[in-house]
Amino acid sequence: MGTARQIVVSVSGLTKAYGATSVLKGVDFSVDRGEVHALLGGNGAGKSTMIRIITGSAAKDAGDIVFHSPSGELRTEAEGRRKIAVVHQELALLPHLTVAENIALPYFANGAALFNRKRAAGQAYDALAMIDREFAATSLQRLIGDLSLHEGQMVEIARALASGAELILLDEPTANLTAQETDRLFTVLRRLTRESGLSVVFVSHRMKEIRQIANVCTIIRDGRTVVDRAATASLTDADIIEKMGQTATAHVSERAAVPTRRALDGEPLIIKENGFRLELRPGTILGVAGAPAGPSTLIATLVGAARSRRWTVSHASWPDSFSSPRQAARLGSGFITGDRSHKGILHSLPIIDNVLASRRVVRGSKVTGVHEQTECLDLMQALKVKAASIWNLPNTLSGGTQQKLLLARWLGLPSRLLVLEEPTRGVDIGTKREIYHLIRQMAASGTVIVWWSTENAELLEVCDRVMAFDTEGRCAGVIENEDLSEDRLAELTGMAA
Ligand SMILES: Nc1ncnc2c1ncn2[C@@H]1O[C@H](COP(=O)(O)OP(=O)(O)OP(=O)(O)O)[C@@H](O)[C@H]1O
Repeated sequence: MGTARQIVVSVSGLTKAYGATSVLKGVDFSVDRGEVHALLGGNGAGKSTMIRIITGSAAKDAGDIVFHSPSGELRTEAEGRRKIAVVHQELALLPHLTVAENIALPYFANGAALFNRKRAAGQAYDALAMIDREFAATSLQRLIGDLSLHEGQMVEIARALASGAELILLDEPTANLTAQETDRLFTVLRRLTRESGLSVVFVSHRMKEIRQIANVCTIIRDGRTVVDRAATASLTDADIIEKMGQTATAHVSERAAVPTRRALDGEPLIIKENGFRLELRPGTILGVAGAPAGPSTLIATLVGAARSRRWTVSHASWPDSFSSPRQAARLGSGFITGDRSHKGILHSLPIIDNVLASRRVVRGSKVTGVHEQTECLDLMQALKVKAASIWNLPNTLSGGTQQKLLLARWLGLPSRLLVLEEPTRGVDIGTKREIYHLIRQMAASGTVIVWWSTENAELLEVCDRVMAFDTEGRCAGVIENEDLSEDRLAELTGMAA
């Protein structure tokens, strides 16, 4: 009560336009020492743009950014930025360097003269062990290029934690983390904010996590600050959704709006592993939960990318195994990768090619016809993708909007199976509801959906059955009906908090 604020950074009247598109229209934002501050807003609201400007990777048009030292003294922008670490939505690691070398990078950036291999390895171990001791013990000398997306995410977070930064900006950091890793990350953040006065800005669309970790929040809507430093506890979920301007979409009531779930006729898909057999009738939505090691081997088989024969998937009209992802797609097995940046988005091709990629593979077409432009616009409209032109590159879209491009690829494309890895990654609350609805509609038309997610609440909301993998990558069981609960999932995946 009445204690003076210790401001780390304050932003006022920030504006930014890309060409004719005005993205930030006068944003105010400030962060205090030792707080976890949730930065909230719908897809395309301007959160990442503001973060890029604060960290110096994009230039502002107008407005002020003021940094303070712990003693309250003013810092230059350059000095202030040296005390910031950022974890972007897309990983920023150097693939040809090792884990330890990547974690050491901020030391070079801050002017350290010599690279001391032993010291760097020690620091990298300490940082990684905060989140996963076993990974820390086995991975320091591995090349980043050999890591999975999930492992890369842990390295990126560890690098920020180890960088000695006074302010850490985390843009959707938990998207690829399991529930247990997220818990550990939150424990570390709470400790560092309490003990060393670290400040954290946390961008997320996961309401549960926001409430778990952030005591303060700011909401940006359409490039303007609509809530400035409110106590998170003082706002209900409905308040937050309303301030973000998503009331209409967030209330698409799944149960009411979704076609009635019923068993559909038709040949089932059969998934098998040594001694395990699961029959999936048309229209089933199967959730897959657990650390990625297990689900990834199953998913590779379902989409024609398997290197091992551990799993088989069979259907009356399919061969014993797919020879390639192209064959799988043509035979009706669709896939949305969780690795948006490396395996999903085609960065050098325009939005239209990104939206129509699967259709072209399935149909075997290569050239853009006029009818495709209409098709692309229809798909974008169905997912409310706003873009100045379908000929723009995808990097002119926000992260959540890029995710919608991946979803658009399979929307309305008749398929027997659709495999989804974390399909709502980075997608805002209103759009998530719409995506759940669209996926249910696809299931109602007979598609089997296999949905891997690290957000157990999402699996429980959408799926008929959930297949759980334990931390060793083994299938630990399939649960359904009244057995479906967060506790049961945590127990089977070995991730009870
Ligand atoms: N390089 C660019 N050129 C043109 N427009 C851009 C560029 N970068 C971002 N934008 C636009 O700026 C707006 C804000 O994007 P930004 O990434 O900041 O949103 P966000 O709030 O972080 O969204 P999300 O939750 O989806 O990550 C979007 O409409 C986006 O299309």
